[in-house]
Amino acid sequence: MPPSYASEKAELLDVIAPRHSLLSGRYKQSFAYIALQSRMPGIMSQVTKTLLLNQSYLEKLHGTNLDKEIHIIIESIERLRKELRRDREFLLFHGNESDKPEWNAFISELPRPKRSYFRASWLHSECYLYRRIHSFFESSKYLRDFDYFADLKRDDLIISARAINCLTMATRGLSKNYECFSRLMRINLWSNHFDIQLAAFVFDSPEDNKNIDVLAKVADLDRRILVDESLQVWNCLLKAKGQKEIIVDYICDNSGFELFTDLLFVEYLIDQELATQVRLHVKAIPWYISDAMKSDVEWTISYLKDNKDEHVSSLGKKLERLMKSEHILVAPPSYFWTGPQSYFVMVDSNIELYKMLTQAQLAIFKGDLNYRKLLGDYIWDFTEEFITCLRGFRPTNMCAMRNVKCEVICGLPEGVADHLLKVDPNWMISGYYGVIQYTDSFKCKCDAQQSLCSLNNKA
Ligand SMILES: O=P(O)(O)OC[C@H]1O[C@](O)(CO)[C@@H](O)[C@@H]1O
Repeated sequence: MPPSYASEKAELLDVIAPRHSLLSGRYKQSFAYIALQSRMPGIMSQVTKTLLLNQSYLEKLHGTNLDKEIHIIIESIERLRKELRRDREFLLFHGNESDKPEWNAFISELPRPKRSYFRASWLHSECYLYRRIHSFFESSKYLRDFDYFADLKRDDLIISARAINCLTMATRGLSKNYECFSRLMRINLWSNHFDIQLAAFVFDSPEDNKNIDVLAKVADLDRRILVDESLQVWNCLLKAKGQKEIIVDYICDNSGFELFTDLLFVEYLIDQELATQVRLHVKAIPWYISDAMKSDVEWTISYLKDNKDEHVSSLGKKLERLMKSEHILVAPPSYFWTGPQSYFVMVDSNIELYKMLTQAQLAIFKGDLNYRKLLGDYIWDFTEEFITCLRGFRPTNMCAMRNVKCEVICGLPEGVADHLLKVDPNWMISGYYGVIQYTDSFKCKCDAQQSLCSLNNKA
C-alpha cells in the first residue's frame, strides 16, 4: 500500500459513501477511494510502460529520436502521481488543450474545499486525471496524437475472435421483432461487463455459431438484469415508423469487444428500418482506458473487413458501406464527453450538443461512466425514478444501458437493493448486474423542467 498522505490532508472518513451525497474519494469504503488510491496510479504506470514499449516504433514513424519528449512526459506523469497521492489542488491547464478555457473555468468555479483529488467529487477528480495525462502528450511535438490505450483496445477485440465469429453468424438474417431486438440489446449490455482485460463471451460448441440465443452460454445473465425497459425502447422506435428521418444517437463507451456488439446492434437498427441514421458519439481523446475514439471505430471496421472468416469480413464490408452512405456516422467530436460535468448541465454549457441530441428519436447512453454522468455521480435512493435523477436532462427519449460498477444507481423495484446487499455485498461494484432504463422525453413532471421542455419542443 503506498503511503497515504491523502488521508492526513483530506480528513478521510472510514465509511461507505452515504446516501444523498456525491461519490468522493473521502469515503474510504467506497469504490471512489480505491480507484484514486490504487487504480489511477496503476493506470499512470501503464501509460508510462506503453510509451516506453512503443518508443522505437514511434521513433521510426517520426524519423527522429524521442528520448527528450518521452522523458518530459514520464516526469510529468510522475509529478501528477505525487499530486494525487498528496491530495493537492487541481492545477489550471496551460498547454495546447483545445478545451482549456472550459476546463479552467470549471476548476476556477469549484469551491476550494472541493478542488483536490480526495475531497472533490470522484467524477471531477477522475476526469481531471485522464485529462491531465492527455495534456502531457498534447504539449509534445511528435506524440500529440499517440493513443497510449490503443494497444489494449485492439487486443481486446483480437482476443474476442471466437465470440465475434459466433455472434456474427448468429445475427445474420434476423427478423424484425421484439425478441431479436431485446436479445441483441442484452448482448450489447453484457459486453459492457466484459470490458478491457476481462475474457469476452466464451463459446465452445459448433452449434453456437448459428444460435442467437448465445446468451444462454453465459450462465444466468438475464437473472442479473435488475431493470429491463427494453420493451419501451422498442416501442419508442416503432412509434417513429414512417418518418422520413429516424435518428438514433449512440453515446458509446468502450472500444474492443463492446464496440463490436454496438455495431451489431446498430446494424440491426438500420436493417430493420428502426433508424435511418445512427450517430456514434465517441471520445475526442484517450479516455478511461478503453473508451472508443473515431480511430477505434475505423480500426474496428477494417479489422472486421480484413478478417479471414468470410462472414465477419462481409459484416466489416457492410459496415463500411453503411458508414459511406451515412446510415452510420461518427458524430463531430465534442469535448463535452471528456469534460467533468454531469449531463444535466449540458443545456447551459454546450447548447449545440444538446440541440443535436434533440433531433434524435432516441439517445442510448452506454456504460458506467455515462450512467454516472446522467445521475450526477450522486447517491440517490435506490428506488428513485430514473427521470428524477436526470435533473431535467431530457433532450429526447433516452435509454441507459449499463453494468453496475459503482455505487450510483436508481430506479430499482422496492426491496431489490436490500436483498442484494444481504446476498452479495459487492453487488454495486462487481459489474455483475445490469440495467436497461428508459425515459420518454414527454414524461415531464415538475415545474423546474418547464423551461427545458419548451426548449426541447422548439429545437
Ligand atoms: O467502461 P465503463 O462501463 O464506463 O466503466 C468505467 C469504469 O470506470 C469507473 O468509472 C472507475 O474508474 C467505474 O465506475 C467503471 O468501472
